[in-house]
Amino acid sequence: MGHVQTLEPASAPPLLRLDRVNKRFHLPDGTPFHAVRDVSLQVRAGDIFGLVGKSGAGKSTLLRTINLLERPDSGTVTVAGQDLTSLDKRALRSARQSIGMIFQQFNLLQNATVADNVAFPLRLHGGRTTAQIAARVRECLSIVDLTDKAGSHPAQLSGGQKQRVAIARALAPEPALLLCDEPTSALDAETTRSVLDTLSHINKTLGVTIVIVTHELSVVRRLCRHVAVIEQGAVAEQFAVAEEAGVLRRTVLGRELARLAASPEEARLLDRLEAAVA
Ligand SMILES: Nc1ncnc2c1ncn2[C@@H]1O[C@H](COP(=O)(O)OP(=O)(O)OP(=O)(O)O)[C@@H](O)[C@H]1O
Repeated sequence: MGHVQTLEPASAPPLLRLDRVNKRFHLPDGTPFHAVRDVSLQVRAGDIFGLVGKSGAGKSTLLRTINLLERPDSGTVTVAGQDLTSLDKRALRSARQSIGMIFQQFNLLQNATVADNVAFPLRLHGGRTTAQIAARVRECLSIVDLTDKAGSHPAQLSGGQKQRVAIARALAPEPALLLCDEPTSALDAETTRSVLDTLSHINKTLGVTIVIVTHELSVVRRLCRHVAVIEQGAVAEQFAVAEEAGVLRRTVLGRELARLAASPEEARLLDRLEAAVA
């Protein structure tokens, strides 16, 4: 058995399921633009699932349909067995607590402390006492290793620290699913590694399922277990990547070396992914 597998049907129901999702925009001149085309995907609980593709392929739009930041024109989005597209506003607000999101530009509140940034979603949704909120904030800052920065403001932090605050904020309501939109694109290589290690840590220790949009092959190599290639708004191909010895990790040794060592199917996967993000 090689390291590249086709996606086998899941035995348990998937945590996330997209069925024939479509999204069109209207360009300024009124022309319709089909940004997400008939996308069906399943992501299992505990997975780290990458959406890769070229700029403008529709990755971010697709990611944003998952929490209905972009409401699909048609199709369904099911998270933990609940069809989000069928919910009214109030029920959707509540369902969204189980879906966290982080962004390329962090989107922190500049005038609030790190602790207040992390507390923000908890205060917004209500239902917790001040003491419970403070305890959860401490817990989340400890998970991302920023306990000592609780009283700092975002401007006093490095890019990697800002993204880890954003991760703590996304984790605060205890989501089952974390959506990541190019979370390391604004970071240098070393900081990227620390943010990816944090994401890997919360996946392993808390079981949080991750869907991550990226155009960086290094992110796929380091983090993802499944990958979908998005082209012109549609899923062109999906891959499963085997564990530690997987083909993507092996390419860290260098592309040519990996290609020589690779089986034909591994080489094909490398070609596809490199072409997809180039
Ligand atoms: N609100 C909008 N109105 C009109 N067109 C939009 C809107 N949002 C996105 N688009 C278009 O949809 C297409 C897909 O955009 P999207 O941001 O999803 O792509 P992407 O693959 O994430 O690209 P990138 O990596 O550059 O962010 C682009 O052509 C974009 O211009």
